[in-house]
Amino acid sequence: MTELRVGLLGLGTIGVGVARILIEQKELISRRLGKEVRLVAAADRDLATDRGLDFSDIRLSDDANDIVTADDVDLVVELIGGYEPARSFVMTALEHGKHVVTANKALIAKHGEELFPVAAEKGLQIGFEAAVGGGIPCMKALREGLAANAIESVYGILNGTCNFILTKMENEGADYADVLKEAQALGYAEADPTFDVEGIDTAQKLSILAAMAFGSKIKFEEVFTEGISKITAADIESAHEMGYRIKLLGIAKPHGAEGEVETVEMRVHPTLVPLASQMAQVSDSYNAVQISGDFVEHTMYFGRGAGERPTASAVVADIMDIASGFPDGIAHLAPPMGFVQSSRRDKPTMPMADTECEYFIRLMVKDKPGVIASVTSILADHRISLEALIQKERHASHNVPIVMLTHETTEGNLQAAISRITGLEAVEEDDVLILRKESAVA
Ligand SMILES: NC(=O)C1=CN([C@@H]2O[C@H](COP(=O)(O)OP(=O)(O)OC[C@H]3O[C@@H](n4cnc5c(N)ncnc54)[C@H](OP(=O)(O)O)[C@@H]3O)[C@@H](O)[C@H]2O)C=CC1
Ligand SMILES: N[C@@H](CCO)C(=O)O
Repeated sequence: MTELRVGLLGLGTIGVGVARILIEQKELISRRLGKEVRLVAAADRDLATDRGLDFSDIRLSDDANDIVTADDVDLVVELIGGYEPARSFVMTALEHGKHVVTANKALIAKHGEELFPVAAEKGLQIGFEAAVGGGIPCMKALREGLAANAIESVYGILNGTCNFILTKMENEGADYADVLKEAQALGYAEADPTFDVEGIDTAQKLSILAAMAFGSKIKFEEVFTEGISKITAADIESAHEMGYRIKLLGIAKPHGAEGEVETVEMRVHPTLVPLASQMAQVSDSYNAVQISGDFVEHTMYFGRGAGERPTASAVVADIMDIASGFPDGIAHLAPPMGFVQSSRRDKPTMPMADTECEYFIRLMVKDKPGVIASVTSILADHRISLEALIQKERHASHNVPIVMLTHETTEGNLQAAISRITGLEAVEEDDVLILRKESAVA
């Protein structure tokens, strides 16, 4: 029986999950493929820790270079994470004629545009299903299942750690820092959890999804990015009172005349979604991706967005896809980014100031007459009309929280108004929260 030989880099949370599936589901995999997928070698800096798996038939090394250059490895699975040395290992693997599978969104977002052409030139595949949406096969759905559509929008809860934190803060009144520690202990968080809570991980995933959706280049550094670290339990409650739940969303939309993609809007921020929407029901470490196409209309994909088993499931699905065309060819697989490499275009990112939204604004103001009138008069100057305004109970500091919901305006206009408002003597300049609202989520 034909055999695909796999070399694994990294025996951490996901690496162990992948090894477990390749060992425990060996028979199922070969029955599905009519081929064998065999884990032949694995590398990690730490070979002393017992991973609870039988590695007696597998060559172990503390040097990943042994695997990426090995003659007996056909496919390298990169699960060490981060930019370097992951980029160098993957490049070396490609140069040595090996297919690559990775769950590393940081790597794909930052270096994908360098790696894909090398793979294409050598007739090799790079699989990265697990890099976005954990166990949800959303990349495959976008690349293959929706291939007949021009994509009109992508909305996603793309970070399991943040969704876990927001859910626990809302349902259990849990403290932000405690829940983050729990997410780390469960293996959801990145090695540096700032990537999760400050929205960077979501921006990396969104930039990959957007490029795949619109046939553009990956521009992760241009994604407008805000995380959840400033959200308080009181903000979650205020949003709820107004009929919304706060979710960290990645949002991507194409803009242009007559179906031409001229600019790409990409933003990541805590977002108010209607309580009755499906997106609002996505809790815990689950992710959801809503992709809308011109023929199919709305589609939605849901599942665990982080953790050993779901993520390893997506990694092994990529290995099996590549194995199914191995060794004769890979022509049956769509190109990794869903468009042939030569047809992918370098589209500018829409300036954030031009994007349009409805806004939730939370201010802390001094409890004295005329303050609310001054704030609303500035909003009126900028032609920003209010849908709701709530004055909350006075804090011990004698400051009063005010929460406002606006109708649609541009980000540039909103920011101009906010800078005048925070210049008012009665407004606490450093205690302002702006959230964006999306009613279009399913
Ligand atoms: N955890 C999750 O839920 C998900 C993770 N991912 C992605 O999967 C990848 C792996 O994540 P995860 O398993 O959680 O990470 P871990 O930190 O648990 O595992 C990484 C492993 O690689 C080892 N390693 C690091 N550098 C080297 C090196 N140069 N040579 C050999 N081994 C090395 C680490 O050793 P050491 O501990 O000594 O650093 C560690 O054992 C990341 O890109 C992550 O973003 C994607 C989806 C979900
Ligand atoms: N840290 C990431 C892992 C999955 O990509 C998350 O929490 O979503």
